[in-house]
Amino acid sequence: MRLKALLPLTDLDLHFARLIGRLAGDQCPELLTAAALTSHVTGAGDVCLPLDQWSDRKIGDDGDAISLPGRAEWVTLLQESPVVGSPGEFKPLILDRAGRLYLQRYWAYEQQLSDLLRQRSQQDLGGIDEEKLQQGLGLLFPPQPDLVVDWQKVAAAVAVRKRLAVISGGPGTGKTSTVVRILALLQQQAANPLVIALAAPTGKAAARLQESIQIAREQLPMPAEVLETIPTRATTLHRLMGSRPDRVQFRHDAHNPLPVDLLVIDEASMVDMALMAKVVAALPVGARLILLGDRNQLASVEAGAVLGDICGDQAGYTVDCRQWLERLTGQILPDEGLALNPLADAVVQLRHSYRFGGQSGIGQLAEAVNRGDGETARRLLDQAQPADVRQLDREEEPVAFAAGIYRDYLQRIAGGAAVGEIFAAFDSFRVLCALRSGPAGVAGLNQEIRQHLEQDGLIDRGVTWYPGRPVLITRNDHNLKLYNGDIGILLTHDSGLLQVCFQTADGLRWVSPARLPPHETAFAMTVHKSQGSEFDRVLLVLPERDSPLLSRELIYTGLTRSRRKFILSDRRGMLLPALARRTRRASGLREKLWGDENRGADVTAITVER
Ligand SMILES: Nc1ncnc2c1ncn2[C@@H]1O[C@H](COP(=O)(O)OP(=O)(O)OP(=O)(O)O)[C@@H](O)[C@H]1O
Repeated sequence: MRLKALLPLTDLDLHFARLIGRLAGDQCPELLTAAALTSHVTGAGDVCLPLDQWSDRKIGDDGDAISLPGRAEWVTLLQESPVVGSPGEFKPLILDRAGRLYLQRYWAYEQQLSDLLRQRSQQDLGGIDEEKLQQGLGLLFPPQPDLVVDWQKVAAAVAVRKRLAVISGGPGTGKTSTVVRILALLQQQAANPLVIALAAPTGKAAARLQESIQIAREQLPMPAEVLETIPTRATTLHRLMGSRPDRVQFRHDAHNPLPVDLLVIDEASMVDMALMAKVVAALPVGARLILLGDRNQLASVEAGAVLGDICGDQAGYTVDCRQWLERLTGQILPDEGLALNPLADAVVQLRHSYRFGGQSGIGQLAEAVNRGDGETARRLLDQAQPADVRQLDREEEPVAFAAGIYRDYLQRIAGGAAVGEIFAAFDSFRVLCALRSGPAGVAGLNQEIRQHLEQDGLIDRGVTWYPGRPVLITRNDHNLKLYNGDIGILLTHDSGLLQVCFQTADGLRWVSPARLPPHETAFAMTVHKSQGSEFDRVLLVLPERDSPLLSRELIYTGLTRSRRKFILSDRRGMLLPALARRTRRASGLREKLWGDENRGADVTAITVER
């Protein structure tokens, strides 16, 4: 297939196209191309192949280019094929009316998820003790004179009224603090304590959720009997769902639902379409679902941009809901228009960052990045004003800068620091890259940082496993309970052996380096892999050449991993092209949830760096 020479198609894409050709008994190039491309874009993050965007396109250089068919011709050919069905049919490929071509499985996930979310959002829960709720809201969300609207209070009221609540907000906007208060309010309303599960897509994110929930719970002005009903343990979604080695299906599904009355999912932007569909299907019909996340962040590594699609372009509430929210929260909501879709009543955007006030550079930079306002972003970084954001000078080597910080980390290990202190030192700083390969990619930077540290005599030359080597797991190992994204550090175990130590919610785990699943050094990591983590200081290194992977969402996600200081290395001026580019995943979920008004949104498929 010539397409293979022009696009990075995988063996799987080609196998799939051949299979489709065999099943159809037809080697029609338009069909095979559509099949290979659908498999390809799904592997790269899109849920479907939007024919509108691919038809009439030329792929490759002039001499060796392939021209894709026009839309009408392509649609007709596909509709005539026995392997392409309409929505609802059981065929390997599904073509919908808007010209989106899906793998059957992904069409089914999307349809199931949208049906279940719409059902949930349509129900307003009755039986609310409004007097009790009003009192609780007043107690847990006291007036804040500097805020026009306390959106946390609105989010809490929404989450009591609806079976589905989606709370989106940037870093430090109080998503976790708010959800703890919501849990207290719901327990106060419940005749019998609700069974609550707290989950996140990765182990790291689950550990952070657990820690934040514990801190926030201690600060609640609530009687002990209510506090006791708020869980303090969080788990990964895979563990909650009962993942089984080498099986695609989880233990829990619609026939064996999760034993919960309420499920809270943090870092929901990282949850892909397939996983979200399975989790929502496994929720009992009567259970509540609360999604927390930041819709401006990068989407999940696997296909879909579920949180962004669920939030849609929501602005304002339906008349009934708005009146109810104003009455219960005692606030006048701004005039953002009136919604007709009940899903709008389930979505709240938190807008005030308690971590990054108006004076914070990180906060101001995050807003500018989200707006795509390159001029303001440049000014903040060039002037290093406020001082929590800055840019390295052209002569400042990012690697030398990073090695200077890791030097202190390795010296602590050599000095016999305790494991907790070592992890805290490592987690206080991270180098983040946009790309995996190339001079400013993860592999190159890790190599160069190591060389600097060797020159300082802190790492022995030629030794693979040196004390302090941080490793990032890149593939799940269910037997060892190590998961993609987990980070360990090679340290001396009490037995005297060098082992890789992992900090888990259940304490330290030590694993022999020989037993580790696939892994890589983690002085530098991709922004994608850093999702769900935060560090005091972040150095974001942009590549020397523009790439379709450089996007506004990527810069925003890298920036918002930093708690105290953000440093950018951008030697070739890639920030502005990045801010001008938005990543939109192709999917039909937004339209299924929100209706036709979003049809044909500017969807530009972008390959995801894994
Ligand atoms: N209403 C509030 N009043 C005062 N401080 C608050 C309020 N809400 C949150 N905070 C504080 O802001 C900080 C961030 O809150 P929290 O961790 O809940 O935010 P988050 O959105 O979950 O953050 P992230 O996901 O970025 O870590 C915490 O120190 C918290 O105590």
